[in-house]
Amino acid sequence: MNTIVEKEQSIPVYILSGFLGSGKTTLLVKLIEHWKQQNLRPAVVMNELGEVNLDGQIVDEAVPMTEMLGGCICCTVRGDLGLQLADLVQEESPDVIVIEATGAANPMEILDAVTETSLYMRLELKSLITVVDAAHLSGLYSEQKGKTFKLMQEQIRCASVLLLNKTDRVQAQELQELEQLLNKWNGFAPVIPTIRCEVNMEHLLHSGTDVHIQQSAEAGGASESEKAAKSHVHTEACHTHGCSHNHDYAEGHLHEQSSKPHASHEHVMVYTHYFKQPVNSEAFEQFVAALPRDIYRAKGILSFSDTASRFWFQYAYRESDYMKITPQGDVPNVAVFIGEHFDQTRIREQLLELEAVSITE
Ligand SMILES: Nc1nc2c(ncn2[C@@H]2O[C@H](COP(=O)(O)OP(=O)(O)OP(=O)(O)O)[C@@H](O)[C@H]2O)c(=O)[nH]1
Repeated sequence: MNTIVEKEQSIPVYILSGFLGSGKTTLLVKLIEHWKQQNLRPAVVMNELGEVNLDGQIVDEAVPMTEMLGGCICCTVRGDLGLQLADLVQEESPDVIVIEATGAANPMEILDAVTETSLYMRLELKSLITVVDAAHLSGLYSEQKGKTFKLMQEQIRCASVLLLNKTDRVQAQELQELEQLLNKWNGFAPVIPTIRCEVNMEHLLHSGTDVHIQQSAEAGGASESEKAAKSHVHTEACHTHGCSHNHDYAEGHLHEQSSKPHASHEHVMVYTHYFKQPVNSEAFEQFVAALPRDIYRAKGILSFSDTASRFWFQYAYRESDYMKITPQGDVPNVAVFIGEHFDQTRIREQLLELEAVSITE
């Protein structure tokens, strides 16, 4: 009897947003552990700009995962999200669903897609968690310009809860200023400072109820003040990216939909390199350390010519990280580079050169 009641309840959905490399996958792995400890069955929708789902490699193999690759969920693959959610629910009957957006996504679009789907499926959007890279935001804020800065600001404004992550990379005074800045940009979302997304998960999952208000409003249960609060959050968010859509959450209607891509991240480009040869680890590290500033994110799985193990490599806002990995399944040696209008040919040539050198080693 209990089981039937549970199945009829809505499945909670969490959206993870945040700029490229801010710590979304780090948080996702921790959330999954948390739910598993509670004997809950999570499912994941993962969206990657590149052609390969590298992040999927570090998520527990047993967790059902839908991959949406080669485009950003909020534009090119947006229409698919509803279908993916429907499939996941039907095939896996999860207790909870997490959607990890690409770091270039505008979360408002994902929020739209989820709420649309929840009109005909038992899904309940619980919160939109935006993970912020403290050091990166601090750097961009001091420059006060650029499309990346604007996109990061949009992601912050849309959040119902904010994880101010990578606080190990900023000074105490800077951290305080960043907290104030987040409060200024989004007065509704609680701000939780973290290192490696280390947070009390129950606290996080119950923080930020603005998105939830929208659901109550649809059910007709929200007070006028709650409706006003929700529409305020939404209106502000839309203004920041010049959104031409007219969504009215307080009334529970989506008046207009458009598949028009947003200008906010059209500037983001991706280069995926498939290695034909293993490269020298030190030469590769030097190459990564010298990556141009306009590449802000890179990740990959590599075999080096001088190491026995394979490595999971990451680069985010000038910090790189190498971790031994035994990939699940047949994974090629591949690296993905994401940035703004960078010279893809140059990156390709440099990597081919590294491959050529390692042959003659
Ligand atoms: N110094 C520092 N590094 C961190 C912290 N949290 C995560 N990282 C590192 O930052 C890098 C990016 O973390 P991810 O969790 O993969 O970031 P992401 O937001 O999922 O990245 P995309 O999916 O590419 O958008 C990894 O090398 C992490 O180990 C932190 O608090 N401090």
